[in-house]
Amino acid sequence: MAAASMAAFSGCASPLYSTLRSGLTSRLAPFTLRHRHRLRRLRASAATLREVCAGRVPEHVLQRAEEVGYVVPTEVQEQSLPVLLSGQDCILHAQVTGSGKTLAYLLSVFSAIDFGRSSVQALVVVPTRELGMQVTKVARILAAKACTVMALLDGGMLRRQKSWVKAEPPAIIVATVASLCQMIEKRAFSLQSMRVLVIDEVDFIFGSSKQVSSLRKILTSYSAASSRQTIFASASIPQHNRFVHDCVQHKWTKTDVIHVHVNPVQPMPSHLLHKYAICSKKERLHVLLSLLEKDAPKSGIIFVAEQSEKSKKAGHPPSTTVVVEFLRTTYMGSLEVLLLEEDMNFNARATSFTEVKGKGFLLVSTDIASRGFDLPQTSHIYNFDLPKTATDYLHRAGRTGREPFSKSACSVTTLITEDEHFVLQRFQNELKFHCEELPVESIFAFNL
Ligand SMILES: Nc1ncnc2c1ncn2[C@@H]1O[C@H](COP(=O)(O)OP(=O)(O)OP(=O)(O)O)[C@@H](O)[C@H]1O
Repeated sequence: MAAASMAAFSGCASPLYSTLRSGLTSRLAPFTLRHRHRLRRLRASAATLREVCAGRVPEHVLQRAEEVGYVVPTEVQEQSLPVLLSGQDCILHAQVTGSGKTLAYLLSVFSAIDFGRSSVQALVVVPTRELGMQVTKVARILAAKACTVMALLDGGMLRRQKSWVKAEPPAIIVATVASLCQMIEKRAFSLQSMRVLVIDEVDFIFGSSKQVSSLRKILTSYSAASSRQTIFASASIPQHNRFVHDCVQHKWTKTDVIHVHVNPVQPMPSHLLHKYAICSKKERLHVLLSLLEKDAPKSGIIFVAEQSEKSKKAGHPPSTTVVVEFLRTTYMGSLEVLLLEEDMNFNARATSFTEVKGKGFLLVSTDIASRGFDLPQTSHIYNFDLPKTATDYLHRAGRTGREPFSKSACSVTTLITEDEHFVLQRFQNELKFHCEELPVESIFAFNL
């Protein structure tokens, strides 16, 4: 298999980069230490985003990118863009969240599409409506009306969109899996002219029993890997070597797919402070309230476990509702308490998401907000319930510290019972971060 891992690839306006761009990517596989040293030196000279994309991404897109503040590439962009812009299939695996994967794959999309053509040329598949809204917004900003970007998202007005997409096919579609398949099956449009297929949060979609079979169809039945560039993106791809193998085996990608693996050693953003407090389940709401008063976050997200089927059957309210109601009656700060969970209807979800964007908030949410949500004003994360896995911890924690070039401290605080301590310890070992204990007395003492 010719799939190559490129953990240490970087450097752009260089002869090596030109080689890449001219399509001779088979040279990438035998990456030597000498190359790495050379590339590290090149990186020190810090090419701008414009330099990295020169000749590949249209000038008007680069200009828009600069206008919105995308001038210097993040590490992920620096490492992945040479591969992406060469048209190579790519597994964009940036172990740190908030590292700028969206811009990296969108620039690749803009480099591949023909702006004068009226057909669907790029498709970005996302797991949730909210992430879809975000990606669409960034794509529209960069496109600046030079091409159409359509969002086909769960809860959208699919019937009306079906007529639009038929009358005037957009160049770029951002879609959730179910809505997309519905439209394709109704023959609203075809993917014959598709040049780029991006699957964002790929591990999440493959892990979702509701989405996985449709995703397989998108990858192999509705279009062929040989006729498109395929890009998979995520901060977490468990068993990534196996995944690279599967991509080739199942023809999701071409055989020379490149695995760009950034920050394999340090998955957690380095400027996050991790803390935990041990308390009983009964004390948890009061500890949370005291923490909010002590921390005075700019904005915060409080992650709560999804309600179990057993609890639903027993007629109990979901924990999200309990936390929201408690905070709405006791929290005296200036932030607005908002709720976001999967079971809410799409209008209510849209309202919460839009409100969150505008002002200071305390968003109480299930893991639905843990993937891809980009709310840079989030200074604090609270795990009211311990996440189920280390990967879930990584994605929840990654909702803060999302300004790539800012090192301002952001914090993640997890509330656990005595019995859960070893689980948190396991997450720390797996993700290689340190979590400091915050004695509950010190939290309560602050409010005396
Ligand atoms: N080159 C850049 N310069 C400045 N800001 C950037 C740049 N690239 C991305 N950003 C900003 O960084 C933030 C995080 O980017 P993005 O949402 O793409 O991260 P991500 O890698 O997809 O994260 P996650 O894995 O958590 O979904 C966004 O607010 C984005 O606007």
